Amino acid sequence: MNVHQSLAIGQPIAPPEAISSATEPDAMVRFEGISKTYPAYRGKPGVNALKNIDFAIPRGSITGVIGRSGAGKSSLVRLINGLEKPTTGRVIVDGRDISALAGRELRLAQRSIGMIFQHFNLLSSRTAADNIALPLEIAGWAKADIKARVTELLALVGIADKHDRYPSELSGGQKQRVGIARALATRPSVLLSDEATSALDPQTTRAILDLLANINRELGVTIVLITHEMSVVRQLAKEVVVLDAGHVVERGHVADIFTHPKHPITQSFLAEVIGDSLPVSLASRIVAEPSAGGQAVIRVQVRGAGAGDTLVARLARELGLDVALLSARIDEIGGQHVGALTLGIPGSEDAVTRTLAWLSQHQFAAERLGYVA
Ligand SMILES: Nc1ncnc2c1ncn2[C@@H]1O[C@H](COP(=O)(O)OP(=O)(O)OP(=O)(O)O)[C@@H](O)[C@H]1O
Repeated sequence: MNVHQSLAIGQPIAPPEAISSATEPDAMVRFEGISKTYPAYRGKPGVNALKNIDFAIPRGSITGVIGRSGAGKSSLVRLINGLEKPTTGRVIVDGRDISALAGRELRLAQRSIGMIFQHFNLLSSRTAADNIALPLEIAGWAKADIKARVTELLALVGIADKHDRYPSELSGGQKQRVGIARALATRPSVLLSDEATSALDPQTTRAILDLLANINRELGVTIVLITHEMSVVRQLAKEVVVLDAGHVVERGHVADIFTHPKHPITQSFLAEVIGDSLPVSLASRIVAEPSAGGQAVIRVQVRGAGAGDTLVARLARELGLDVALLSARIDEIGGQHVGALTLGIPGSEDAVTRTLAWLSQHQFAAERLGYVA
C-alpha cells in the first residue's frame, strides 16, 4: 500500500460536491432512468440487475464503478457499449442514445467505445501486432494505415519490441498492454475497463494503472473502471460510483467518498484498503471505559495540505489541554492527501466533549475511539 506518513497534512473537511448530475451537458455517458431486468430463464427467476440509475460520467474523467460480485457493474458497462439494452431508460454516450441503436449503426458507434478485460481476450493465434490490427481490419482500414497505426499503438503502450510475439510469449502485464492498444486502435472517446488489473500482481497493476492515467491525460479518453477493489479506484479514479444490489448507493469525488463514506458497503470497501489506521500496539490497548490518569483516544480525519500540521498545537493552545499525537496515516487519494490523525487527550468527559466540539466547529470529522491507560 502506498502510504505517505507525513505531518504536513490536513485541511478542514469541506462538504462533498456531487459529481455531474444526469443532465449536465458535458457528460460523456449519461444514464437516464435506467433499469435492467434479465428475464426468467429455464426455471431460474428473473433478476433486477439495475434499478433507478441516473447519473452522468463527465467527459475526460476517470470514473471508478465499484461493487461486490453481482452488484450490477458488468451490466452497467454492457449498457454503455450497447451489448445490452436497458429495460427502461436511455444511455447517452457522447450525445447519442446508444440504447436506441442496432445493426450497422450500433457497430459504428461501438468503434468509439474501447474495452479491456480481466483475461485480456487476445486471439492466441495472432501476434501482438495482429491482435491490435483486428479492429482496424474490421473497420476496413487500408493495410498501410493499419501497419502505421499498430506501430504507433505498440509504442504508446510501451511494447514496441513485442510486435511479433504471440500472447503465450507475453507476461500478463504485456498482454494487457496489447489489450489496451487494441481497445484504443479506432481512437475511441471512451475506454471501458472491466476488472482489467484483477489478474495482475500489485506491481504490474500499478504499471497498467499508470499507463491508463497517461492515456487519459494525453489522449483525453474518458475511462470507466469497473472493479471490486477500492485500491484500484484510489490509485486511478477521480470519481467513484458505488453500486450495491443494482442501486447506486453513493457517488462523488474519490477524496470526498474516502473521507465521508456514508453507506455501509462503501465503509467496508474502505476498511479493506485503508484498514484500521491505528498501529496494532495502540489498537490493542484501547478500552471502552476511562481509567484514572488515562487518555481518551480521538481520531480526526484530515484532507489536503496545510491545516493538519498545526492541529495538535492549536487544540492544545486553544483548549489548554495536553494533546499527544498517537498516530498519523496519510494516503494520496484522487490527487489529495487524505488520512487520519489519532490524538490522545486527557480522559475526562469534559476534555472529550470540549475537544469534539472544537473539532466539529472547525469542520474536522472526529470520533472517540475509546481510552488508553
Ligand atoms: N445475462 C444474464 N442473464 C441473467 N442474469 C444475469 C445476466 N447477467 C447478469 N445477471 C445477473 O444480474 C446481476 C448483476 O450481474 P453483473 O454481472 O452485472 O454484476 P457484477 O457486479 O458485474 O458482478 P461480478 O463482479 O461478479 O461480475 C447478478 O445477479 C447476475 O447473476
